[in-house]
Amino acid sequence: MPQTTPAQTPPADAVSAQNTAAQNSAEPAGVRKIEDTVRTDFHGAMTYGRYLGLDALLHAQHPQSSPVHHDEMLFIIQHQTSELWLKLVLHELLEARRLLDADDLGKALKCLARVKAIQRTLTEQWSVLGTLTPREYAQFRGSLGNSSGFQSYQYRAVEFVLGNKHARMLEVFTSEPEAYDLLSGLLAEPTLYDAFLRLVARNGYEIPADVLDRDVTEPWTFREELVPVFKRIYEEDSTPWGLYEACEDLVDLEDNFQAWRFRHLRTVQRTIGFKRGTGGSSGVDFLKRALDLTFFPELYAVRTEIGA
Ligand code: HEM
Ligand SMILES: N[C@@H](CC(=O)c1ccccc1NC=O)C(=O)O
Repeated sequence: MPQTTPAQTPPADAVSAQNTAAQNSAEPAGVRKIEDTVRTDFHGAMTYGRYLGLDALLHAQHPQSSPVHHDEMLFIIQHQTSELWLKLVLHELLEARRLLDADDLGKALKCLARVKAIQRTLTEQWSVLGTLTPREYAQFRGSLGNSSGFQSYQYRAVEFVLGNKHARMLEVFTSEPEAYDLLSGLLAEPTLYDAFLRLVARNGYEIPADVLDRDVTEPWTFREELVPVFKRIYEEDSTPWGLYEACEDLVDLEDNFQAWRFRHLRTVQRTIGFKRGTGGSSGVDFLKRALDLTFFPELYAVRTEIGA
């Protein structure tokens, strides 16, 4: 004989509380009453959708495959969300640079903390694209033509602000005036690291003059003379805490950037193997070489010099 469990009887005070709630509500049990003060008529008023521009945002997904491949939506949204976060990364990095110029180190560090959190989100987001199988991608890859992430101007802008300047990258954007103007502007401006080193100099540390007035259109290259400066910052008890923290934030920023590059590389490898990229590069091999790029080499070199 199967055992039957006797029905649980709720305590009397719980029953009466439920009855009272039901009497006060016009909604059936299990339905949350919309409170009378909640506004529901939004003709001519600011709304959630209008404030956020959802009309444009949610109608900006245009799969190119025909018939439309189910998984192309994932591919598009993964890129669009990445671009939105990159927009905020750039916004925060430029503000951090402005605050460093204004000697407001504390507020600059706040911006960098936000950038670091976004980078972690961007890197974790690769796990969503990791659900796209090689075959699924192959089924709509042909619809992408020669488009490629290599043409992401916001990614390039972030690289420029962090010091990986590359004038020839502008060639990719001659047909996109907004992107071209942004990148040519950033190419000619000091990087976040330039702004930081100038602040360090204003704090009394010896930074060579030709570092401070270098040609900022050039990519950053290793400067040996900065290593002892960072050694002092790391080792002296008298170092202003903000300077030490800023150095560590820059290291975090570079580590996070490399983690993103690595996840991209591994996602590409598991999805297209060693095929050439749609943008024309060798693919995985080309992306591997990006892992050799470094933004703040002296902040890594100083580790070799630090003793007990
Ligand atoms: C299945 C997904 C993906 C594949 C197979 C892929 C593949 C590639 C390849 C082969 C390249 C080298 C350039 C080329 O020849 O096309 C590249 C570059 C790039 N991709 Fe992707 N990618 C994928 C997803 C993404 C996503 C989601 C983003 C996010 C924005 C992205 C951003 C970039 C960027 C910024 C570059 C330039 C990197 C550099 O210059 O070092 N990719 N991708
Ligand atoms: N380069 C990729 C294509 C690709 O991933 C892509 C194409 C259009 C828009 C964004 C892309 N993402 C990153 O490169 C490929 O070779 O499959």
